[in-house]
Amino acid sequence: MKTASEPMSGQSRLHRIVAENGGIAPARSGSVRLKTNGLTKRYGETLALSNASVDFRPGIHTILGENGSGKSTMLKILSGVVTQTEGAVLLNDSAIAPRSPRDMHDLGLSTVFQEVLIAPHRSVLENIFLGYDSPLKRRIPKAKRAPLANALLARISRFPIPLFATAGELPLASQQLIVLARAFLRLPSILLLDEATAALDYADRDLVFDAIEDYAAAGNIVIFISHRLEEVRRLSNRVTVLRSGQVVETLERDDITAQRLLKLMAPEAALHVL
Ligand SMILES: Nc1ncnc2c1ncn2[C@@H]1O[C@H](COP(=O)(O)OP(=O)(O)OP(=O)(O)O)[C@@H](O)[C@H]1O
Repeated sequence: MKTASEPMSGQSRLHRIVAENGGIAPARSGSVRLKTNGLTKRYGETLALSNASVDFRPGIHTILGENGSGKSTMLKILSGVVTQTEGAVLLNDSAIAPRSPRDMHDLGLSTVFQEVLIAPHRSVLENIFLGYDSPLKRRIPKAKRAPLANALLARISRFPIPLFATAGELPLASQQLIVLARAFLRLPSILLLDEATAALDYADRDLVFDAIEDYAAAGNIVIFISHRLEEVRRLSNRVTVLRSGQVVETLERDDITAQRLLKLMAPEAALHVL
């Protein structure tokens, strides 16, 4: 049986796909580290996140919690979409203060949000390269884009997705794969996935999980949010459980069981179920 192994340094298949198709793999220096120190976020009276400190290392790190426990808030802060009220985010031991998702891309972080963020009137190909070019230089020549996009999609989709179709006219599952391909294209050292496989069927989800596992094993951090315990147990090198905006505990892979997770997430409910 395949299990999530501890990450090793190396190249993922996605890195090879991008390199072999004329794309650019960002330069790396050593192993990536991401830390939150006492992150707090208030929305008026609501304390969405309270003094949350988490140490993320290469591998798949899941954030688990009931609805409203603060998972998306943490991910939005890490993505540069929302600014924390207090606390710090440290990337390789330096505090970062991103003002936009673009700043985050430049730092090597890419996010796939819960909402499938597609430009509905643009083609699949345009959607995959959306936001990829900096204003001053195009990084991949036009002629090389279609083969690269096809190769990325083939890694995560069982069926071909037509590159020149209008993205908004495709099924939601295809749109989710397009958004994932957009994130993979950037080869981020930190990939943030917020329920990013929710619209996929099991077979496609398996392909995406395989890509994610391989990507994390190559020394990248994948921060994964999911409600599904079986996914969490299969994929996670470690799990941080949030409850009412607070970090309850971080479990290492060998300590992850459905019972423990349930107990940490919702102790009252676990009393009735277990
Ligand atoms: N923009 C906002 N304005 C006001 N309150 C918010 C806002 N965003 C989140 N909240 C509140 O902050 C708390 C944490 O929400 P968050 O979305 O981070 O939880 P979550 O664990 O991701 O939940 P879900 O699983 O439902 O996505 C909730 O009480 C939520 O209602």
